[in-house]
Amino acid sequence: MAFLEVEDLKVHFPIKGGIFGRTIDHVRAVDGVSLSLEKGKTYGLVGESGSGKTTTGRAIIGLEKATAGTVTFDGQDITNLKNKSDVRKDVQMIFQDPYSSLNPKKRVLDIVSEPLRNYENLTKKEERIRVQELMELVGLSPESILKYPHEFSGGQRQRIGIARAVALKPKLIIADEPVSALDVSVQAQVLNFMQDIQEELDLTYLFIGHDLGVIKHMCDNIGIMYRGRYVEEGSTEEIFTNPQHIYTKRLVAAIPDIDPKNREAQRQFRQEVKTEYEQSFNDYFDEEGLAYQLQPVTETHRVALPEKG
Ligand SMILES: Nc1ncnc2c1ncn2[C@@H]1O[C@H](COP(=O)(O)OP(=O)(O)OP(=O)(O)O)[C@@H](O)[C@H]1O
Repeated sequence: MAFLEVEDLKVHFPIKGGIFGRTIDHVRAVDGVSLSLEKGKTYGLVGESGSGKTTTGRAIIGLEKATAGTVTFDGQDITNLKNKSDVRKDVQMIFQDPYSSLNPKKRVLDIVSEPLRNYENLTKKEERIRVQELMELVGLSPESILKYPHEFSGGQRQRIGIARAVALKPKLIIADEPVSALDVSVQAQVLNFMQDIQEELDLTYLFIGHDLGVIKHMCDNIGIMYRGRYVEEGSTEEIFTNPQHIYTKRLVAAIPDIDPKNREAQRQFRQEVKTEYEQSFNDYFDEEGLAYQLQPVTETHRVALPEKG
């Protein structure tokens, strides 16, 4: 069994709404996702906005209740665990927006030591030393522990978010679009840094993103999501050299290739993909299924549904 094994995960949210003339009572945010992630590797979840990536990550860590399916982590079934504290220590999340995920009223010392306070019984002095060490690990000065989030750049703030995530020496990190809110010039720095600490701290990553260029750089395997389901899964090499599903082909075709030698081949590939898309895309998705995966204008509730018998 792999380090993280997700089997047929479903997360359905109750809603009241209508679409295509149907009345629906739930949205299938995640509708049958399975994945295996080996220790020390990086698995990418890709898809457009609303495809269910974040909900998948949140359900794995227990922030969202699974309607059906199982999540096994390090040999332990962690699906809908009542006592989440063990998992929370070993599985941490890095969030998309370093601007909003750090409390602006708190100093870095308090932000980064929060998980330590929840799980470890350290004296104030030990805590301070640990946070200073973590600052050094993420390439910030030990003195920066007394500053507030607004005193840092976007890339530095994401480093603080990473310091908080690794404070308890987790085994798995779910990184939810960790660089999409950053300038392109800073993205590469943060990604390379994440790769460096992956080795140093023996981390396994579930990396959520919509930018295939970033995913290619980071991941060993990739699952492509579309409206709550996988359309394709494979090694990064397979997905990029031989995409099968038209949706994947569109994503791959949209990556700019700056090498002038490839320009003509890329133009041709784009044209082929466009034609195939126009001819066949709707064949892949039936209206009945889609009605539950699109997000209509509705009233929503933040509780996941148990699966109907
Ligand atoms: N608590 C909730 N109640 C109702 N619907 C929800 C809830 N959370 C998510 N959804 C819906 O589930 C679907 C999947 O959302 P999710 O955030 O997982 O997608 P995503 O692929 O991560 O998108 P993004 O890239 O924009 O973050 C969307 O249609 C979303 O509106």
